[in-house]
Amino acid sequence: MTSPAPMAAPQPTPQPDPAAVPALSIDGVSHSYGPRRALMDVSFNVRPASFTALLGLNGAGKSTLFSLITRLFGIQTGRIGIFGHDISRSPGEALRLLGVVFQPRTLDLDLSLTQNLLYHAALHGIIRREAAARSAELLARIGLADRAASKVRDLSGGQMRRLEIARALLHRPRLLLLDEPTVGLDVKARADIISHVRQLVTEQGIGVLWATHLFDEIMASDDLVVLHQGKVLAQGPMNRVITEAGAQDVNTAFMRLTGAQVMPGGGA
Ligand SMILES: Nc1ncnc2c1ncn2[C@@H]1O[C@H](COP(=O)(O)OP(=O)(O)OP(=O)(O)O)[C@@H](O)[C@H]1O
Repeated sequence: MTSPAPMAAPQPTPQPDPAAVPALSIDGVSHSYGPRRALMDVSFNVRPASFTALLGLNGAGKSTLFSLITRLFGIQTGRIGIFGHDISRSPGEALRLLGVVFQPRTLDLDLSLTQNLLYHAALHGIIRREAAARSAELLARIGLADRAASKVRDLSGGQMRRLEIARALLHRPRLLLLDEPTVGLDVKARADIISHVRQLVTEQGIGVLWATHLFDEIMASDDLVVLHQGKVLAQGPMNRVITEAGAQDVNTAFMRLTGAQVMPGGGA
């Protein structure tokens, strides 16, 4: 008599590797303002705990893309996911993981720093005591603890930007979008903001999408997406984008890819 074949042990269901789920996935996104096409079949990912620079000239489509990711505009074509949550189908889960710093300033100038933060925390449903603790912690982190009760109107431009970043972090997002956050700031304030955001990536594992037209804000370790006239012309690790464009530096790569003239002073 032959003994029955041993039963195969049940195999565990493979679980997706959390690190493999992009912080942000943009998939085939197009957008038009009436007859004007602002984005054409745009696709790219932002990895968790990475800094991705979205490089483009004025009018490239960066703000339009941010408006779609934040659901200010409805998606016409394509799909956007935040840590695997489709922003159209599961907006609550998706937006909970997202922090945003828009290009125009959106602080209330006549409220104090703390009041601005508490107001925003309330919008996110964070209870008052927790909101006060997080606000104090974030103000200390951006070096403005001693200004907590000052009116925002009395801050410098760089301090206001730091406060906006703190506000965007109050609900502890895992993905942070910043739309040209250093525009109008002096060299020192720019450097402070860039280094603060880079620390968020390395120390807290936040995925960052940083829209800019300034080459000197991008580092060799960054991921780069070159957006031009609504189309992605190149994407990947910065060094690869430069090599594939047959260039030695990001300025020349950008010029070759877009045919644009690079402005003196390191800006596209
Ligand atoms: N509300 C609108 N109505 C019509 N066209 C628009 C509107 N907003 C943007 N556009 C057009 O869409 C294109 C992309 O603009 P967008 O503002 O997204 O670019 P950007 O890269 O953010 O540039 P900037 O840095 O100057 O804001 C441009 O041609 C712009 O003129």
